[in-house]
Amino acid sequence: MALPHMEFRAFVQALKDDGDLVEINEECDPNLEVSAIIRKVVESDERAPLFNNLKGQNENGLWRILGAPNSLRSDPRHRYGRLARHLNLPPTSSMKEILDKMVSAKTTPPIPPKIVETGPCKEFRLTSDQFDLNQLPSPTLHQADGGKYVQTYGMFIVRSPDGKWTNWSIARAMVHDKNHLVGLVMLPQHIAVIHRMWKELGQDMPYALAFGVPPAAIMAASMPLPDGLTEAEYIGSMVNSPLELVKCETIDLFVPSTSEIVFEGTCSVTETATEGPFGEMHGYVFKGDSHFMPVYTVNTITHRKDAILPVCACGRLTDETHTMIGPLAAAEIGYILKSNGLPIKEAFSPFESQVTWVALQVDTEKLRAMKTSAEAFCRQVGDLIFRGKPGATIHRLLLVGDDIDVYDFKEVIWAFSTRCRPVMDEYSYEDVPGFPLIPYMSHGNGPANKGGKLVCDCLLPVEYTTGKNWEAADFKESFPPELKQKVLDRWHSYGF
Ligand SMILES: CC1=C(C(=O)O)[C@@H]2CC(C)(C)c3c(C)c(C)cc4c3N2[C@@]12C(=O)NC(=O)N=C2N4C[C@H](O)[C@H](O)[C@H](O)COP(=O)(O)O
Ligand SMILES: [K+]
Repeated sequence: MALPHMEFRAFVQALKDDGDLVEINEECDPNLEVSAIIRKVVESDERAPLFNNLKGQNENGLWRILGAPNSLRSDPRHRYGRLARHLNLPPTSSMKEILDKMVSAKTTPPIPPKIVETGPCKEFRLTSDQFDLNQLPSPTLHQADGGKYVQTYGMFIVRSPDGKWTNWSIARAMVHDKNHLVGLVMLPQHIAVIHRMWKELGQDMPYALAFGVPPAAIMAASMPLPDGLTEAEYIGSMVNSPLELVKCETIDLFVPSTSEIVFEGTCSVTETATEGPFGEMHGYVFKGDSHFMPVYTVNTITHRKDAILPVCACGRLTDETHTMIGPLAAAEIGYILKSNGLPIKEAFSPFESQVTWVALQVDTEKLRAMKTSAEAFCRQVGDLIFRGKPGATIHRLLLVGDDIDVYDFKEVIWAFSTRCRPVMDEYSYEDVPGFPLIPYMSHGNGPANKGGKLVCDCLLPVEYTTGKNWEAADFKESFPPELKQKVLDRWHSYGF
């Protein structure tokens, strides 16, 4: 049996063994019923639902659905257990341990994938006359969505025309007709960068869309790794073993051999169709909010027996768009700042900011040694992040001191509310790319794709010069250690 981080089906078994899976064997309707259940699950950090019996399933069990594949567990000791299982880490792992694992391969040599002859993803093969994406159980996730979003947790595989760069990423796509999808292809994302390269050549872009890939792979697919980096090698290095890939049937691309389902085809560089609206990562569906996006032709489907389609019914907290997009961008942002010599210790994107903020913990002793000003430091951080791709989805960077745990929002919002003077301690960026999906951008008062970003200095002036000159008025900081120990020892005998 493969390891859970290297094979999706082993991952589902691991959730079951963890008591973190609910198998639903009564027939469910992929039209809204499935996603209503998933929504209720992710809004209460319930166990992941595995739908074994779906209306529209074909004779080979194509497909079942696993909802909430990477959302939260309600037990605080295992809160990030599902993410940990994606990476072969203990289910009690902290978010810091998970994100440290995701950046660990930055400093280890890449391990190229191993090409194998065949694999479980080849058990069944359907040509375009043998399937209809509207008949298969493609789920409708929100009643106001513009279509059936069959692609919310699969991995797009696209390669630059010169063959040097193979990008793996998550981007949504909905059913357009029986053999076509239409999907969001938006700069600065790498799928859009590579799509542009094919467009310049005047050739449609070959793609594979693999569902139920090794969990370690889908984590990297959701991370803004550097341009030109081939995720397969990065993941190999991260898990310290080569990923096994198998050649597609009809195009010259390779997919993880244990993928549950593989769509193969070409993405048009000329033909577009209306895409959206969609209940997106910030929690809104704007009626009629559709745009023209590229059409994907699905030439072939290969799949495992009783294949499982992973589904993210995204929107309000807390689903995969919050546990992955923000935190993985924060990991990359933290790495960039550190590798540029800035005194940053930790970086995290608080769920409560709908992952539009990143909080950066500053090593204030190193900061004081820089003998810099607040303005200069904040501008240095903002210029590095807001003018680069990893910061694309982030609109506020909060700089906080050593005493603030950036993984704990209570800490972050305390520092932001009490140490960052509105306007005076905030440094604005109006001349940088903006993230149009945030409602105040595309449905707000200003330009949808430009500006609206801030660096918020939540460090008090003394932290730049002589250091923290206060004690928190709390149990932790306002009492001598021996008294605290006495109170803790006697807590029950007091009567608490
Ligand atoms: C913004 C996105 C979504 C949305 O909110 O609708 C949509 C929702 C779903 C599919 C659930 C979703 C999930 C579940 C996860 C985990 C990530 C995303 C998405 N979808 C979007 C999308 O449709 N378009 C997009 O440009 N980026 C998306 N990301 C984020 C990217 O994966 C991330 O930025 C990567 O870094 C990209 O890889 P590189 O280019 O850097 O190599
Ligand atoms: K990626």
